[in-house]
Amino acid sequence: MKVLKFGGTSVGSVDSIKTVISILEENLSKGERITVVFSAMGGVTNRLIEIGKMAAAGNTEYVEFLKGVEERHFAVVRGLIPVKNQSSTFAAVRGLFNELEDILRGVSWIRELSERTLDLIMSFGERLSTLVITEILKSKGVAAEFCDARQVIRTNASYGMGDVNFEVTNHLILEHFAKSPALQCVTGFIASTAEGVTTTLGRGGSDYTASILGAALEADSIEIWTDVDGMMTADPRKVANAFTIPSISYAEAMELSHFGAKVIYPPSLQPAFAKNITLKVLNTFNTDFEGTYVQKSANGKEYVITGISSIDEIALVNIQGSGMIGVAGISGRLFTALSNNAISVILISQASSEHSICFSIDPKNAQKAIDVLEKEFATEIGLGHIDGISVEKNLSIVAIVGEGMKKNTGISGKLFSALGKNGINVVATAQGSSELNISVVISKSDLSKALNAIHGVFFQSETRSLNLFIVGVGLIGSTLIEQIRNQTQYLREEKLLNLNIAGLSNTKKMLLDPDGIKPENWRDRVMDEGVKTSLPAFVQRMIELNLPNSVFVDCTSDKDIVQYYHMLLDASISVVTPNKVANSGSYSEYIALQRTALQRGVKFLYETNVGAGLPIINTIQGLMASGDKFLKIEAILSGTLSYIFNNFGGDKRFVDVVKEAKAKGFTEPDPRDDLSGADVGRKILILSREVGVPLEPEEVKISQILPANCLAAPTVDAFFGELEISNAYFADMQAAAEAKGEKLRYIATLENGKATIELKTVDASHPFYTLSGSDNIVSFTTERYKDRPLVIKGPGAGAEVTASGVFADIMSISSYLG
Ligand SMILES: NC(=O)C1=CN([C@@H]2O[C@H](COP(=O)(O)OP(=O)(O)OC[C@H]3O[C@@H](n4cnc5c(N)ncnc54)[C@H](O)[C@@H]3O)[C@@H](O)[C@H]2O)C=CC1
Ligand SMILES: N[C@@H](CC=O)C(=O)O
Ligand code: NA
Repeated sequence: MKVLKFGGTSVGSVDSIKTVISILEENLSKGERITVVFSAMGGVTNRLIEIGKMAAAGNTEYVEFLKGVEERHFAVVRGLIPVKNQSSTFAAVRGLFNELEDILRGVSWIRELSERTLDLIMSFGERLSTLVITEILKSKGVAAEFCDARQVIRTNASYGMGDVNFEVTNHLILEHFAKSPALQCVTGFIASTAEGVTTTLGRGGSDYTASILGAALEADSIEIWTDVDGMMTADPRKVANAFTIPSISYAEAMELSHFGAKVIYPPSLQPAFAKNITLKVLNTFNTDFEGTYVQKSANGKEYVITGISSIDEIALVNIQGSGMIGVAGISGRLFTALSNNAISVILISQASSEHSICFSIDPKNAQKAIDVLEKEFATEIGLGHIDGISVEKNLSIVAIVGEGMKKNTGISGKLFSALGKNGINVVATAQGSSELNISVVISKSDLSKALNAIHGVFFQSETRSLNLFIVGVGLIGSTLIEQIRNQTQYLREEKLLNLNIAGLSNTKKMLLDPDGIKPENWRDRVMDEGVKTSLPAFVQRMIELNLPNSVFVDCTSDKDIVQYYHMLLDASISVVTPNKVANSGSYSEYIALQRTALQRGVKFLYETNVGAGLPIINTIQGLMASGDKFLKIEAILSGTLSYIFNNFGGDKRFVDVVKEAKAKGFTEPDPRDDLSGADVGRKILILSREVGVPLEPEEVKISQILPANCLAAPTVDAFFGELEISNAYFADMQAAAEAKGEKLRYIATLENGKATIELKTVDASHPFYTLSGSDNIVSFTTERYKDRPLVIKGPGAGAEVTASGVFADIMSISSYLG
């Protein structure tokens, strides 16, 4: 024997009722013994309440609203009952509306709507839907019978939420079912008192009806048919990756009942739980889907937690004072006072110092709670034993729930680290010794971010997301997006990682979209949907969006962007950049960024500042962290100059090789930065700082390779013009080196705390002699690498290698965020 309950959306339209009928027919064809409970058509209950209130206010427009409700039922009759059988059903429906119209007329005359009358008005919703569906079944030859639950479910006279008298109810149900062999179509939500006055069952109403029936009839299972795929791991409106929980225990279902998306209201299922009846939550609109099984104990658990629950809006009340320490009875009085005033407490936390107790409540009770407690503890407050009572609002609760947490270590660690790494402050926390639930109170503005971050770390086998905000889509930026595009499938399948480009900006337009900008069509989207670029607005919007695992990727050479790094790191957003500007400004600026990132527990990564994708900065950081000491750095750090000196000569003029380097994407946006030595100067400065030498920019000694006329060129075009006319100058330089059998190399050195950059010639015995293309080479002499230096060599400029270095930094953040 099985009880099926169909919710409002399941019986909300002609099409959905058709599906309901086919679900019932399938059960009957299998010879299942079933009982069915129906809710009112979706939206009807709320409409009836509204109509009742309008009538009580003397607003006669309710008549029109009522017509609308009637028409919805008529449409179902017309759509699903053969014409020859329609008239009797129309008459029955009309009969109910006549009755309802009389009641509403009465309400409108006396201008009063009591809870008792409202229950009666609401009861029409279920009576109408159930009546119509019963008639549809009958017209299809099913032996169906309308069962008005008011005949079998008894409550007291607590209108709006009747208290069920189970002894009488169970007896009435058994009696009724014993004498009625036909398929019973039962009205959900409604009941009556012993005197026959209509009542309703309150929250979870029709589920409660199904549960009461199932328990009384000792059903094998109860199926709750709704419009979602069962109970989800988190509120799917807030967590896009939430998925259906296949199996959940009664206790877990209870803990998850605070869900924003209220699929079922477990307290109302208590009668079924008490009889160990299996509950299935199924989707009328996706009948093939397995849904969620709710049982005494869940089986086949894949994850340590079962789900994440949240309450959007709570207030936290704090009461503290030295007079509370070691004094028995304070909490007793506190909670008694609250309970006497019907203030329900959601979460309680008290530190073992007993100096304070805090608890959370519905914010609408906040002022009342303060008044009640100030009165209760007036004496203690007067004597200074209690400092006072404070309240904090705009807070939310997030709770992880699951029986798998019992005696399993590391779970709260994982929870708090996910919050910490996303910069989410925990205001209060509570875990009961049942170990079924760990709750944290956080700022409401962090709720969605927290839910997503927590969901990501606990449901590992689902894909996690990193939200990227990329500013500057020139050569490196656009190559990075192309690389992301090519790796999307691999990362998703092999690394369970989704790189979501949530923001893009070029100098003209910017677009932020938390749902993601696809690497396939970003150009069109930024062009079509983008708004005028404003870096402050971009950063502000990013902080407001507050997405978990956010990363800002600066692919510009913007000189003023560093101020935003501070804001971002401060907001716990990691920064990845090939832009050298921030790290090559003042030393105090450099240190401040490092500190902020460290304090906020986020990453500031810039491997591509030196040697593009070559692992130079990471190598230094590894050696420094493990205690090595740097004695000397010797390096070729300009891909552009390397390329020029490797290719210039013979027929090729200097200016043409510079143009080639620019075309190949080796140069800075402004190639004068490369040829003037400024770029190498920034790089050796950054390396100095990384090895613990706190140099300022002006302390780097740069010797020029350019003649004065080139250096003075006011624009890039003029610069190329000057290079043309200076060809002899460079040709002579090159010829002199060649005559000695040597090569020109622009070498940066850091030794004894001094950084210098010089153009040198090296012979074939020198390790820097054999370079080609845009090769960089770095030689580290350290205490550990003293006799033979550690050498890193390879292409040190270019779109692909630089973008892949930026990509690698992004990936290292993804593994850090876990
Ligand atoms: N090209 C290379 O081999 C390497 C480049 N880098 C660095 O990578 C960065 C980017 O270089 P490329 O892509 O080659 O230069 P690029 O000039 O091709 O791209 C930079 C882009 O950023 C845009 N931009 C500048 N300021 C902006 C702002 N405030 N908002 C939005 N967009 C802005 C520019 O319009 C341009 O499209 C530079 O900082 C460079 O030093 C680092 C290592 C190697
Ligand atoms: N313009 C730079 C690019 C890398 O930082 C270079 O030529 O090395
Ligand atoms: Na590098």
